[in-house]
Amino acid sequence: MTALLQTIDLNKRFGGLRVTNNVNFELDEGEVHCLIGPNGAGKSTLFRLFLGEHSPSSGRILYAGEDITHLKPFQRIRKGISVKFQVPGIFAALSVRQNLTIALQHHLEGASLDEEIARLLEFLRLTASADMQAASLSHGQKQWLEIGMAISLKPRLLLLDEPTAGMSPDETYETGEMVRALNADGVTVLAVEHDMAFVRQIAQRVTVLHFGQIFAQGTVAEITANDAVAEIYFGHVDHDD
Ligand SMILES: Nc1ncnc2c1ncn2[C@@H]1O[C@H](COP(=O)(O)OP(=O)(O)OP(=O)(O)O)[C@@H](O)[C@H]1O
Repeated sequence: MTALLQTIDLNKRFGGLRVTNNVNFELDEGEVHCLIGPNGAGKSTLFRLFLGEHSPSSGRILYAGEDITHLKPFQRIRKGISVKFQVPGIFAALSVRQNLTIALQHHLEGASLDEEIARLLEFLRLTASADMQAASLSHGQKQWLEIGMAISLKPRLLLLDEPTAGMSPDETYETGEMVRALNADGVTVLAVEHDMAFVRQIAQRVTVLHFGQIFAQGTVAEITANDAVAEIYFGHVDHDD
């Protein structure tokens, strides 16, 4: 497998605090990978390093074999990296359709624009809400519209920061199905996530961060069976048997 995203001895310090600590991480092309870890483990910081919103204190970031360590966020987006953050990135006063039109209008026009909007609305389970103001969507639907904005550029790598935060179990499941469909279409996905049912639904591999370091890595089954991982989350290990 070729690594689509790779970090080499990546470090980020805020003053005396080392938040990313010598991280050597590889994301394979074509996989869905989840990044988990206790609060403050450094997950969001790592995401911001990937996106170019933070510059590393030392180390390198490679994307498709190219050194992108010093590229600006917009340059990384042009290379096919797209992100959905937790903070709202939609135009609340506009309709769902208008939001998607804004995201797509630089690439498509006329009939092909209409066709792509219809396809995205269907994919996002938002066809019936197309002409509603984005502000009046449910929390989960807003998240879906944001996913729609993030995938409108047809990214090669999609970064999702807690995509299911605040969602109902049904919405979370539907989001998982969206991620699986995107991945089946060839999109590589890296998601920061707390909901282990969602992680189980989507992830082929999981990386656990702890104090800014890679603490464990493996399949969902390996990670959930790992006593040391349970220990850092709960401070103790519960065995049913
Ligand atoms: N801009 C900053 N300046 C100083 N400290 C920061 C900054 N950003 C993050 N930190 C610190 O870095 C540590 C890791 O934060 P980060 O948000 O990356 O963790 P996280 O794993 O995403 O946590 P959570 O699960 O709570 O979102 C925390 O101690 C945080 O206070």
